[in-house]
Amino acid sequence: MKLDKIGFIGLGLIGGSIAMKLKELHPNAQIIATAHSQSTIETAHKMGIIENDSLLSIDRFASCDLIFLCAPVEKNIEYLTKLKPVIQPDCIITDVGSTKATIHEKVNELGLNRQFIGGHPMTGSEKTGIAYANPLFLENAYYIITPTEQTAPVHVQQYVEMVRSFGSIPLVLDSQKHDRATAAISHLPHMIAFSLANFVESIDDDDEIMRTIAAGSFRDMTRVAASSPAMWESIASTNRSQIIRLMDEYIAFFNDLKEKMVHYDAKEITDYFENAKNYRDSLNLPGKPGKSMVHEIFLDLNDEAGKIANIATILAYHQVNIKNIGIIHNREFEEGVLRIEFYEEQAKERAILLLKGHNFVIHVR
Ligand SMILES: NC(=O)C1=CN([C@@H]2O[C@H](COP(=O)(O)OP(=O)(O)OC[C@H]3O[C@@H](n4cnc5c(N)ncnc54)[C@H](O)[C@@H]3O)[C@@H](O)[C@H]2O)C=CC1
Ligand SMILES: O=C(O)C(=O)Cc1ccc(O)cc1
Repeated sequence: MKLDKIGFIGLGLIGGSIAMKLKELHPNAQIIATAHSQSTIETAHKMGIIENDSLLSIDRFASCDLIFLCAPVEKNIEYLTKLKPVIQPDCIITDVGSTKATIHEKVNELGLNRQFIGGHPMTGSEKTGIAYANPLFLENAYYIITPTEQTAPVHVQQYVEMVRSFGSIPLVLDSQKHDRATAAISHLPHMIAFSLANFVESIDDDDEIMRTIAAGSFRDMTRVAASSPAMWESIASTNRSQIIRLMDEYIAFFNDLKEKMVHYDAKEITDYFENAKNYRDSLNLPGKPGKSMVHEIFLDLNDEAGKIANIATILAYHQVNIKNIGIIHNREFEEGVLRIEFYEEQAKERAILLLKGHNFVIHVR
């Protein structure tokens, strides 16, 4: 798989993050992109990520070695039809869409099986657009790869290596298994968040007391309800049956909890919460593949100007070298969390002591 010329169709949070990482890893590669709006392309061009400074027609992707489809899922699917008559026989098309079975069906229908490898980085956030793109998103995240039955094994291997070079953890799955798993750990939680946000809005008083005092748990539970409606409509539409099936199961499960509340047995309720706590805590246990290679900490950051410079100065003064530093807008913590990565575990431990000494709140996963 050559990487001399790489094309992006859609260049927002995810496409932008991957393009930035590829530019960092392959500074001589020619990267071109098109998107929905001219301003996205201008921004990416000014950032030095892509060659072109205006929107491109599809024929401009003819000589690409690799094309990333990074628009909402159904748009990605539409682009397959447009790309088929344009691309070279050795071009590989990949995507980053959150659902996989529907795009694989289209690939099959168009006879593009040899040239398609599905991809899904299990990272990101509720934010949209290139302004929030950050190659750090890819680090240490699972990156699911869904080859077709006709993808050449050598291409799968090269794709796996590329994903590793992003700092991500490759995981090869078939598209059906992917959609079942992501329906449970991503699509259902988003449905719950959308409905919870709408539910509380619908029962709030005229003086909006609930909206006013909404804090911790409500904000945590509904963070992803702030995600792009267009992107999520496309995900809902292309994994509808799996999501509906899980919604049915979940409603029954939730009803079961309601029954426990009606009959109320303190021990039974405590056990229920205990089991949930144990499962949630287990998500953070160390020893995930690749995890031990990354020496990172996360800090709560408020909006105070100069905080990052302050942290960098403390560490530099004590000769603790930083490998990577950046704001991360995703899953685990609420807002404006700073991620700092170190070259070795010792440096990380020393940084924790130093920064705690300066009253910073540190999180370690
Ligand atoms: N947001 C997230 O955390 C994650 C999203 N994904 C998937 O990545 C894909 C992109 O999502 P984000 O980057 O978050 O969205 P985004 O909204 O930040 O970016 C979408 C990009 O697609 C472009 N676009 C929209 N319609 C287009 C069209 N007709 N032609 C060309 N470009 C078009 C937009 O201009 C924008 O550049 C989606 O398929 C989504 O399912 C995958 C993993 C995580
Ligand atoms: O913001 C979050 O917590 C997310 O869950 C982001 C996300 C959205 C869509 C995906 O397919 C994968 C990850």
